[in-house]
Amino acid sequence: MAGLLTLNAGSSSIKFGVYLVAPEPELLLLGQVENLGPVAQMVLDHPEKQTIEIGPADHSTAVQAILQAIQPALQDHEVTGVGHRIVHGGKTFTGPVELTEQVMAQLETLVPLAPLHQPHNLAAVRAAQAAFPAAVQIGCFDTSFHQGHPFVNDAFAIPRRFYEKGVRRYGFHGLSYDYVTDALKREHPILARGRVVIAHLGNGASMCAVKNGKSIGSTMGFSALDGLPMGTRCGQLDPGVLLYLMEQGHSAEAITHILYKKSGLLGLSEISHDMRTLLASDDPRAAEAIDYYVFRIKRELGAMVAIMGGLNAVVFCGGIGENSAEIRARVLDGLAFMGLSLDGAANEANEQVISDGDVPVLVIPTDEERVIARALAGRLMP
Ligand SMILES: Nc1ncnc2c1ncn2[C@@H]1O[C@H](COP(=O)(O)OP(=O)(O)O)[C@@H](O)[C@H]1O
Ligand SMILES: CC(=O)OP(=O)(O)O
Ligand SMILES: [Mg+2]
Repeated sequence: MAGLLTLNAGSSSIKFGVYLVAPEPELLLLGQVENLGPVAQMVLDHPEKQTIEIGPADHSTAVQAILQAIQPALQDHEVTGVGHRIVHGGKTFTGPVELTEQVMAQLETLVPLAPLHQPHNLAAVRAAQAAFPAAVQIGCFDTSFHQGHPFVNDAFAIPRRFYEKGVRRYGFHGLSYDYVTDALKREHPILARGRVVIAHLGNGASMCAVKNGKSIGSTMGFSALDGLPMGTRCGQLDPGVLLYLMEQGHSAEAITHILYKKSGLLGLSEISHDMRTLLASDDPRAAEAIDYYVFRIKRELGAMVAIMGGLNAVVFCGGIGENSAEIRARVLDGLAFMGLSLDGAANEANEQVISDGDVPVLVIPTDEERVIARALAGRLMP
C-alpha cells in the first residue's frame, strides 16, 4: 500500500509520522528526535512508547536517523508522498503546495524571517527529496491559517511601503490551530461557531483569536518572536530595546541570538527553558519567569476577548497547555468575572473539558502531523 511521511522540523526537535494513505490517514509510526545537540534522543510515541539515545545530533543527522528508523514501518509500503511543515509561507502561500524548485526558491527568501525554523524545514525537504525521489513533496504552512486577518491585525503602524514589501503580522502555529479548530468543529460544533481563544503553549508559544473557525488575530507577528515569552524567545518587546542594543554595539547577529536563543523563560530564570524544570525549582528567578509567562497570557487573553466582543471557549494545547494543570490554573485564576472557572479535579486529570463556569475551557492535544498527512492524502486520492 501507499505510505506517507510527515516531517516537522522545529527549532530543537524534528517530529515525524508514517501513515497509510486513506481519507483519514492511518497512523503507523509517530515520533520525534528531541533535544537536538550533544545528547539527542529519538522518542517514539506510536505504536509504543520508546526512547532511543542517539548521542550528538544536529538537524541533518536527525533527519538521517529518522529515515533509518522508519524503514521497518515502510517494509511493505512505498512512500508516495512526503509532507513538510514549513513555518513561513510569506504573502504567497495560502494553503498546501507542491514543493517544486520554483517554490523552494521562493521559500528560501523567507529564511531571514524565521531563522530558527525555515532553514531546517527546507533542509528536511532536500533530504526527503534525495531519499524518496519519486514521491510528491508538499509543504504545509504555519502562516496559512492566518491569511485573511483584518488589516488592523495584519499591519504595523510604520510607513506603508513596508507593508507592501511584506512587513506584516503573519502569525504562526497555523497547523496546530487548524487541527484544534477542526477537532472543535467535529466534537463541539456550537462552540466552533463562536468566539474561541486557543493558546498553543509549547516550546514556541502563541495565542489565536478564532471567530467562526477563522483566525482574526494572533500574538505572533512578523516573526516567531512576538507575543508570548517562550522557552528561549522573548515575546513582545519594545522596539526601543532593539535600538538601544544596536547603539550599544551589538550586531544584528548577536541580537538575533539573544532574542531567539537566550531570552524567554531561559533568559528570565537563568536556569532553564523547560517549564517542568522551572515549576520544580524553588529559585525565585524561576518563579518570576513563570509569573511573567502567566501575566502575558492573561493580558493577551483579555485583549482577544475584547477584539472578538466576547468569549465562548478557551482551548489549551502544546506541551505546556496539554500537560500543566498548574499553568492552566494560574492563567485562569481570577477570571471568574469573565465566566472562566476551572473544575480542579478535571484540570488535574488533563480532561478534555476542565471548566465548571459559563465559558467552557478545553484541553485538545494538538497534532500538526495529522494536518499534514490529511493534506497529502487529499492530494494523492482526489
Ligand atoms: N507535565 C508538564 N508540565 C509542564 N510543562 C510540560 C509538561 N510536559 C511538557 N511540558 C513542557 O512543554 C514544552 C514543550 O512543548 P512541545 O509542544 O512539546 O514543544 P515543541 O514546541 O518543541 O513542539 C516544554 O517547555 C516542556 O517543559
Ligand atoms: C513557529 C514556532 O514557534 O514553532 P515551534 O513552536 O515549533 O518552535
Ligand atoms: Mg511546536
